Amino acid sequence: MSDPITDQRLLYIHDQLSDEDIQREVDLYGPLTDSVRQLIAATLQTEVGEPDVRRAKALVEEAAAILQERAIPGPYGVRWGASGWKRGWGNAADGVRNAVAPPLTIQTDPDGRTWTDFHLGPQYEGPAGLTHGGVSALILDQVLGDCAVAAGSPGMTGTLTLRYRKPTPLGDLHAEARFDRMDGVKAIVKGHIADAAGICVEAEGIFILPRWAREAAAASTAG
Ligand SMILES: CCCCC/C=C\C/C=C\C/C=C\C/C=C\CCCC(=O)SCCNC(=O)CCNC(=O)[C@H](O)C(C)(C)COP(=O)(O)OP(=O)(O)OC[C@H]1O[C@@H](n2cnc3c(N)ncnc32)[C@H](O)[C@@H]1OP(=O)(O)O
Repeated sequence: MSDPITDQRLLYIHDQLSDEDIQREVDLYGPLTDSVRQLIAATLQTEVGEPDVRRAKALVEEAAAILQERAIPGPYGVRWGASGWKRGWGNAADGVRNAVAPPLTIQTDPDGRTWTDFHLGPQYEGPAGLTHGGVSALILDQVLGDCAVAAGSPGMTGTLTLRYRKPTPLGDLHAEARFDRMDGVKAIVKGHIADAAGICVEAEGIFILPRWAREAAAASTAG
C-alpha cells in the first residue's frame, strides 16, 4: 500500500541536470506554456462562429495527443539540478510548465522582502470583473511561502489567514511578504496584495517544515 509521506518524499528529486540543459528546457517549454495560457484566455473570450470553435477544438486535441505520446504519469514534483537550480515547474502559482499559473516571478530583496508584480487575465475572475478570492489565496500562499524559504525557514502552509479589505481587480497587481517571527518550529510571515490604489488583501501565514523533514534535517546535521 502506498504511504503518503513516502510518495511526497519521492517527488523531491535531485536529477543532476546541468544549468545548460535546464536553460534549454526553459527555452523550449516556457513558450509552449505561454501559448497554452493564450489559448485559455482565447477559449474564454472568443466570439467566432461554430465551425471555427469546432476546428479549434480538433486542433487542441491534436496538440494534446502529440504531447501525451511520451509523458510522465503524475505530478512533476520539485527537482534540483547539479548546481542547485530548483525547478518547481508544476507549481500552480509559478510553475514554468504550468499554464494555469498566472505566472508569478517572485523576487527577494537583500532585506528579505519577497515580492512580485503580476498580471491576472480574465481566467482568474470570481465576482464580475474581479479576482477570485481563492486565486488571491493561491498567490499569497506562494509569496508568503517563498518569503519563509528566503528567511531560512521553509515549510508547508499550516494556516493561512486572509482579510479581503477591498475588491481585487483583475489586471496589474503587486504582492509582497515579510518574515515576521519564529514561534518554535513555526515561521510566521505577513503580506498583502495591492492594486495601484492600495491594499486589497492582507495575509498572515504559518509555515511548518513537516516532522519527517525536520527529523531528516536533524539526522543529517547529527552526521
Ligand atoms: C528534500 C526535502 C524537502 C522537504 C520539503 C518539505 C516541505 C516543503 C518545504 C518548502 C516549501 C517550499 C516553498 C513554499 C512555497 C509555496 C508555498 C505553498 C505551500 C503549500 O501550498 S503547502 C500545501 C498546503 N498545506 C498542507 O497541505 C499542510 C498539511 N499539513 C501538514 O503537512 C502538517 O499538518 C504540518 C506540516 C502543517 C504540521 O505537521 P507536523 O507533524 O510537522 O506538526 P507537529 O504536530 O509536529 O506540530 C509542530 C507545531 O506546529 C503546530 N501546528 C501543527 N499544525 C498546524 C497548523 N496546521 N497550523 C498552525 N500550527 C500548526 C503545532 O501546534 C506545533 O506547535 P507547538 O510547537 O507550538 O506546539
